[in-house]
Formats: sequence, structure tokens, C-alpha cells
Amino acid sequence: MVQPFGARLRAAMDERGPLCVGIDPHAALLRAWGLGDDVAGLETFTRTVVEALADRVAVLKPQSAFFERFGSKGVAVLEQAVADARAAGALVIMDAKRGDIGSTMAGYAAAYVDKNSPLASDAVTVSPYLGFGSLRPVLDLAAEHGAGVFVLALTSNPEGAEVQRAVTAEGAEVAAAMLRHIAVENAGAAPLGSVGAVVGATLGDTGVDLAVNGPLLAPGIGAQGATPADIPRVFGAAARNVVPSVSREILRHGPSVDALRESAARYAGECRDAVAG
Ligand SMILES: O=C(O)c1cc(=O)[nH]c(=O)n1[C@@H]1O[C@H](COP(=O)(O)O)[C@@H](O)[C@H]1O
Repeated sequence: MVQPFGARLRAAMDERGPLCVGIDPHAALLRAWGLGDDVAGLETFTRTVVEALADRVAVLKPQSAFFERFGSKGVAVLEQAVADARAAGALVIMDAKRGDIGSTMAGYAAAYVDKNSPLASDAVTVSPYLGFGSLRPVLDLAAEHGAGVFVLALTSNPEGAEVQRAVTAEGAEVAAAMLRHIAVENAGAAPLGSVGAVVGATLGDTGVDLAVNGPLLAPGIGAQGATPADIPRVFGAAARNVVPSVSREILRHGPSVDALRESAARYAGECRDAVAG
């Protein structure tokens, strides 16, 4: 029986530092690496990142969109990357941000968190904006397979506030309501629940209760302007559960494997220090 995702993530963060590196093969990055914006370029880029980092960072987070844009051949590259990264010891969060009615969420759950799926990942990102309850199939299947689910709560982009800071009929902000749902899912889990929240590192003091007993995925560091030093200000007492995530600001150091490793090691160290306070 595989350990729950939260326990595996805590162990990986303690051993390797809390950093998550995003694999986001933007067309501009492929060109900057001297690669074609095509499947061969995608394959080389992705293999290089996995080879450079999967044996040393806690988490890799492929952004599904950048693979899907090449159709089935791109998805095949994604499949291989997920398998290779996990084999090398990294946990993989599939950044798919799926969200649909419950019966369709069962399909997304089967795609990403069923351990027998070709795209089986350690965790997946989902959007709760069809209602938190619509996520039930993915929450349940993830629990059954020892996988995790990261629910968008307060995203790093400024436009997110329009929806996430809106006030519900009960008087709470939507994001706060989502965080409460997440806390309920994680109640009693130790050392860490397997249902995470996504909270941008760009946001400053969030004013919401981040004590959800689960991991807090914190994108926005690097290209979007946040730094590891922002972590204590944004997350306060919850900083220990933060998984800081960096994509472009590390990826731009390729194609040199050494330079990718150096950049990731620098961020991992800075994030470890920031989280420790
Ligand atoms: O779920 C995410 O990872 C995510 C949530 C969020 O609020 N903001 C955000 O930027 N992301 C993702 O994190 C990555 C950020 O990339 P960089 O800005 O290049 O570090 C992208 O793949 C985004 O899709």
C-alpha cells in the first residue's frame, strides 16, 4: 500500500528542500535553448529538465498545456516525463487545472490520479469553481490511490481576485470557503494532509486562514515577481507547509544541465531558509 501523498511530500521536502520546479515548455524557452518549437524540441527540453533535476528537487510540476499543444505526440512526451521523473525520485504534480461537473471529474481523476493510468501522477491541480463538491470524485480516487489534489484557492494572477475574493451568501470570501473545505478534507491527517491549496506567493498578506493541515503550493516566484523572501509574509505560521514553485526563472538557465542545477539549488536553499524563518 503506497503511503498517502501528504506523507510522501513531507518526507521529500524534509530531505530535498521544499522546492517545486515547473516544467513549462513555452515556445520562447524552446527557442532560447536553440531548439525548434516542435515535438523534437519539446522532447529534448523536457528530457533535459528531468535529467537535471528529478534526482534532487522534491517536486516537478509539468504544465500540461504546453504538451497538449502538440497533440498526441506532445502528450506522449508528457507521459514519459512523468514516468522518468518519478523513477528518479521526484514527486510529480500534474498541472492540469481541471474542473468540471462531478461525473466528468471522475474522468479527469481516472486520467491523473489512478495509479494505473498512463499519466498517473503523484498529484493534480484542480479548479473548484464549479463548486467544491464537484471535486468529490477526484478527492476520493486520489485518496484511494495515495495521490494528492491541489485546489486553486488564491491564484497568483491579479485577475483571480474577481472570483476568489467575492463574498458568498454566508459572508465568507470564496477563497476562504475553499480553504475551509480543504481543511475538512485534511482533518486528522498526519504528518500532512494530501489535499493542498494553491496560494500565490505574489499576494502579500492574504488575510485568510491558511491552516489547512495540507500543502500550500506557492507559484509566482521568479518570473511573476515574488521571491523566496516573500514566503513568511504571505504564509506566516503556515510557511512550513509551503511548496514554493518556480518555472521560467529556473528553466531560462538551460540547456546547460549544470546551470539548471545551480539555479534550482540556489532557489531550494533560499526557500528552505525562508520556510524555516
Ligand atoms: O497551479 C499552478 O501551478 C499555478 C497557479 C497559480 O495561481 N499561478 C500560476 O502561475 N500557476 C502555474 O505556475 C507556473 C508559473 O510559471 P512561472 O511564472 O514561469 O514561474 C505556470 O505553469 C502557471 O500555470
